[in-house]
Amino acid sequence: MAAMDARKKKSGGGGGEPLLGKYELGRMLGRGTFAKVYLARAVAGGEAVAVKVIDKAEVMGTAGMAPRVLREVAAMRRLRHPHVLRLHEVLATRARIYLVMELATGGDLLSRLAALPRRRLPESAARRVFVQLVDALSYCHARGVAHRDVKPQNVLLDGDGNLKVSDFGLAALPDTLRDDGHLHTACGTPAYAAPEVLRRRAYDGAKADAWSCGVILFPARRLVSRLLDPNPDTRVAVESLAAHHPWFKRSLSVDSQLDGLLNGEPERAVAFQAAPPPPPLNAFDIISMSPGLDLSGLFGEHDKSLREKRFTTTASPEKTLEQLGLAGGKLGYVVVVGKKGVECLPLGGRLSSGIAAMSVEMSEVAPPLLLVELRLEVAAGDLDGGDGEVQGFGWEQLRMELGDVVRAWHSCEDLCEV
Ligand SMILES: Nc1ncnc2c1ncn2[C@@H]1O[C@H](COP(=O)(O)OP(=O)(O)OP(=O)(O)O)[C@@H](O)[C@H]1O
Repeated sequence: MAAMDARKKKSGGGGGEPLLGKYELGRMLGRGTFAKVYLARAVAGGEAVAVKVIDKAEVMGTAGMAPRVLREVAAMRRLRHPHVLRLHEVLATRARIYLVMELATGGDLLSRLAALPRRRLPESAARRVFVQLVDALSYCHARGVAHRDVKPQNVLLDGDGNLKVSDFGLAALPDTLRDDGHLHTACGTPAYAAPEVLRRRAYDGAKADAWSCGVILFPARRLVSRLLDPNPDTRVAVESLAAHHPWFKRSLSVDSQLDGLLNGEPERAVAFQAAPPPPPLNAFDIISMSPGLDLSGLFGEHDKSLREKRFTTTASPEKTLEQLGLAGGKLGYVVVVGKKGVECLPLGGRLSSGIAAMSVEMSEVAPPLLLVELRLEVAAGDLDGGDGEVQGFGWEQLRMELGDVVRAWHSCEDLCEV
């Protein structure tokens, strides 16, 4: 990091001393309207990172900027995906905010396109970019986050040419939805914004992202026309592209795609092969975002859905537990907060033959959305591990008793409503 030291500046880029004793800042990577982004490395070692330095006074003095910074942090901290720029840490001093982010050394897609002949990627490279973009956005949408400013400037590339969606300053989070379930704030970049956004109508943020994807995508005319459908109701969702569209079914060898993307070489003859569908998003993805939860040692795949149920709720944890307690009155258990955490213990005997208790775990997904995980604990000494017994538990009755507290039930395998 000697080169970094030589380039340090006093203005937010560090002044000889490591930033808050933790990061040594190096050269400036780029600058946005209110921020400068520096190459950095943790004093403790590890991979180089990017640190976005935001001047608090400038942000506070400009209408709409403070919420934008907060939104960027709120969105990024709940997203963890290989194609979404990772936010490692947020630091602050009296004058500045520092977002410590994953480093994307490949620059942004716009600059990459600008350097290419006719400002176009070869189809193979474009497919790779697009597959990764759709993968990232599907992930965001599944977590209730719509980006709302999808454009090549906000698509960064790492050193291997892999895409990293960045700049979530305009993102819509689940709590941005009005009672009608739609967004109402017109935002984004006009050239990439969907007609319903520009017309200031109520809109679905995920569908607005799909339009922006259509603008980014140059080849594959039919697919583009399905994305650039002015009617958001018939416009294809990015989520369904990866699974169903033939353009996505063809996957290229990684090497050829990388070469194409990084060097902008003319498309070469490559072997196409069927790509396996992306693994379905499941509740474990959400739970794993919750720090401190060890997912190892959970149940085998075959009986998960019988032993575990999950639901999301916007009720408070207290209200949720109260409702679980009321349901217990009918199902014959009491809710107990003990050393093992929250458990539903049978009033007499077992919850059902072979089941000793039901544990309750709650994790905040996106305020006020909670993910509640209910897990049947097999009674000690049950030699078959309780497999034969869990079916006896009254999930259906519990579902009815919990009623409105539940926003949606989620199976172990996916996040569909049941
Ligand atoms: N994680 C990163 N790794 C590498 N370079 C980055 C990273 N984040 C940002 N940059 C560079 O810094 C520039 C400024 O980033 P920033 O997110 O502030 O800006 P922006 O989105 O272009 O600006 P605006 O404030 O206008 O939205 C980017 O264009 C990019 O070149």
